[in-house]
Amino acid sequence: MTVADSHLAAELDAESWRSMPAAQQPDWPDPVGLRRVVDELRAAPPLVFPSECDRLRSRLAVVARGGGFLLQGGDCAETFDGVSPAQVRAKLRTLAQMALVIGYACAAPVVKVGRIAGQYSKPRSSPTETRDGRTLPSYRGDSVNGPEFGEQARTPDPERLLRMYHSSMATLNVLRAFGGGGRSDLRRVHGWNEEFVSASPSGKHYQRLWEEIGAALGFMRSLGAAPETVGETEFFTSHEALVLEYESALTHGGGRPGEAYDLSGHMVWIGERTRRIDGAHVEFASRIRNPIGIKLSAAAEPDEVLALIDKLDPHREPGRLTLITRMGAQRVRAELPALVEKVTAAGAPVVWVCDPMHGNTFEAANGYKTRRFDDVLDELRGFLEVHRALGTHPGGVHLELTGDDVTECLGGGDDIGPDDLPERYRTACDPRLNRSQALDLAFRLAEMYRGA
Ligand SMILES: O=C[C@H](O)[C@H](O)COP(=O)(O)O
Ligand SMILES: C=C(OP(=O)(O)O)C(=O)O
Ligand SMILES: [Mn+2]
Repeated sequence: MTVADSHLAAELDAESWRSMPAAQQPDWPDPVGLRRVVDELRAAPPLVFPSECDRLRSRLAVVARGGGFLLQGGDCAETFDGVSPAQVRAKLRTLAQMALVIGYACAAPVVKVGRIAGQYSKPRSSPTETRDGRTLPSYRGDSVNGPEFGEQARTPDPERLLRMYHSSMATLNVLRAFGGGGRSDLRRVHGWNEEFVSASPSGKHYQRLWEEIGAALGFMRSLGAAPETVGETEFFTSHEALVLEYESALTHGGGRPGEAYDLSGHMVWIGERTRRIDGAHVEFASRIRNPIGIKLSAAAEPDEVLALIDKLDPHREPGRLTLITRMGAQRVRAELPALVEKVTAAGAPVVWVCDPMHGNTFEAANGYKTRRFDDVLDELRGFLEVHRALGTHPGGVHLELTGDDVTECLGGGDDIGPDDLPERYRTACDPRLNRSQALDLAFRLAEMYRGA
């Protein structure tokens, strides 16, 4: 077989999901239009490259072995309107600032992965939404339909998949530029943290830690041994692999013979609502070489998770699988231990990550979907306690956050209350930590790591 033949064979193999039930897919009313778009995407250049996915897998392997930390974060749902250089840079800046603080506290490399450049599709609790007696399809993310409550906006439009591709490409361009050429070197990032420490009400509490980090950076520089202080910052991309027509159109043979990669992003994850062992999403993920995440709620049975591990990581390869638990502050201490014990006993070298957002969502009395900053912190604390007690590595956090000053989550340094939510509630789906809440969380996490 030639190399081209073997790549084609891998691509065909990655189509096996088509014979399985696929949850949460849009009802495309125009199958011919969809076909045309998929063909166009299939012929388009990849957004990322197999070697980059492999590099992320090797970085995550270090985390799986206990020698690093994964910081994964970004919007719940990216929007086409949100693809401005300023907004993208604000997110990356926030991630870089958080990574510096967390990395200092863990004394280990922080792998930075955005929910970015592809996070445009949303699974929903209900396929329809009813307002004033009128029922329409739910908003499923900008990749599928529009958020406005109208017949036309809510009709799935395959042309949107092309916009998703182009928006992801534009975002990646900003990301690659931001990561290179010293734009995010650590001295600069440390300077941005000073703004938070001196200006935010909660920041003042972290003055000492901030000074320590500054001293450490000065020391590193004096040794002349710190390429990251002047050079490149490595950012990776990730999103939920939800709309399978899109993901599979961007899946290509690559790497070694017979291997396929989903080149729409470096890492993809399978959501809580689509992780059925015999479902199309798991089947699709089993045929690609990218690092894979799986979201797990408190309802996840350990045996179910073991079956997912067997299917997605039969060779027990460190860095391949990241288990993202999102159990809720109320349940994490009771439900996580059994899961961690069983997975560990099965010899699976997974990265354990805490998503302290999705198990703590509720509707405020004024109708806004929100989360309490204190619940988010409490779930994180519970996650660390459980892993410490079991001697396993709490490998990372997965957050919904933005670099902007939104009012979507309650509490934090500015003590956002329910009445403040309407002020700047901008999310297209779930409530995100704003910039100051995200930095606050990074400093708190650093304190927790250091046992303060
Ligand atoms: O981001 C996660 C889910 O898509 C979201 O929480 C679902 O929201 P819904 O319950 O409003 O459909
Ligand atoms: C849909 C999401 O999460 P989950 O699958 O955990 O509900 C999400 O991360 O936005
Ligand atoms: Mn979400």
